[in-house]
Amino acid sequence: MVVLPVPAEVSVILLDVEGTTTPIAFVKDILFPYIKENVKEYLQTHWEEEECQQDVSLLRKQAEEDSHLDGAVPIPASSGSGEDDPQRTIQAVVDNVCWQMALDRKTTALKQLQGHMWRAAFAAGRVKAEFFEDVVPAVRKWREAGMKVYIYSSGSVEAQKLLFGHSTEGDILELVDGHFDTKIGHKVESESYRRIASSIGCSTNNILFLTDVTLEASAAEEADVHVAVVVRPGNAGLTDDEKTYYSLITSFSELYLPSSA
Ligand SMILES: CSCCC(=O)C(=O)COP(=O)(O)O
Ligand SMILES: [Mg+2]
Repeated sequence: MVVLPVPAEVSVILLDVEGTTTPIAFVKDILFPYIKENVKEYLQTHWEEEECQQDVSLLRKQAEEDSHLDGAVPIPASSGSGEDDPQRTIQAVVDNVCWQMALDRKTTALKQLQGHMWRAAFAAGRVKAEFFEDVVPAVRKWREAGMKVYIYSSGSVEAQKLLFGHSTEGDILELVDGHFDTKIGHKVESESYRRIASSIGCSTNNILFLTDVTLEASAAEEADVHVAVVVRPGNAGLTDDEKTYYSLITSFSELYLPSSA
């Protein structure tokens, strides 16, 4: 078996979700279709609620920022007179969400709405999150060895908690010391990793980040974070250069903690 020693200075393991702890297929074939199939009905049912209106405001702000992009879908501003036709705005929000999802955008606005929509599905037991079988045993072992374990995903913190709280392995939220999402910054920007270290109260070189996306690994590395690229069934392929450059693991069990020997 391949073994990747964890540097002695590492005390925090930071985990990506999609493609790292959880199959991409679960996100693409179960979570995302749920949004596309239910977004219109969800907006119609919850339109008058404060949370839904906040989600729409954030999406509208994002749509304004995106207006220069090819194919961008605008969301009309509310006149504030209460005479707007909600069905027209709802359809614009639906079209905007579908456009963003077709591009797999990771905007905070999209991720916030998705998290709120998944809440009902997880709570009703209609969806259970899948984790690769090596994830839970490895995380338990790391924690026993004194490591802290944090999550950093483009999925909102609320969505992350739904996944870890309602998994096929049961409620595994207690295995996580904390969560970060795009509110701390985007995963392809090095500054996000500096902010995460500062929020945890450690140095960036105390962190080992596991992800399937080399652009994220590169940004983390630029901030002096240790990285390993996770190769899982269904993940995007890596170039030969990437395979040579990065430390690769196919299972969390391949990480070797000298302190736990
Ligand atoms: C954790 S919520 C569902 C996944 C999701 O919406 C997403 O964008 C996953 O991105 P990641 O950064 O975990 O690869
Ligand atoms: Mg990922």
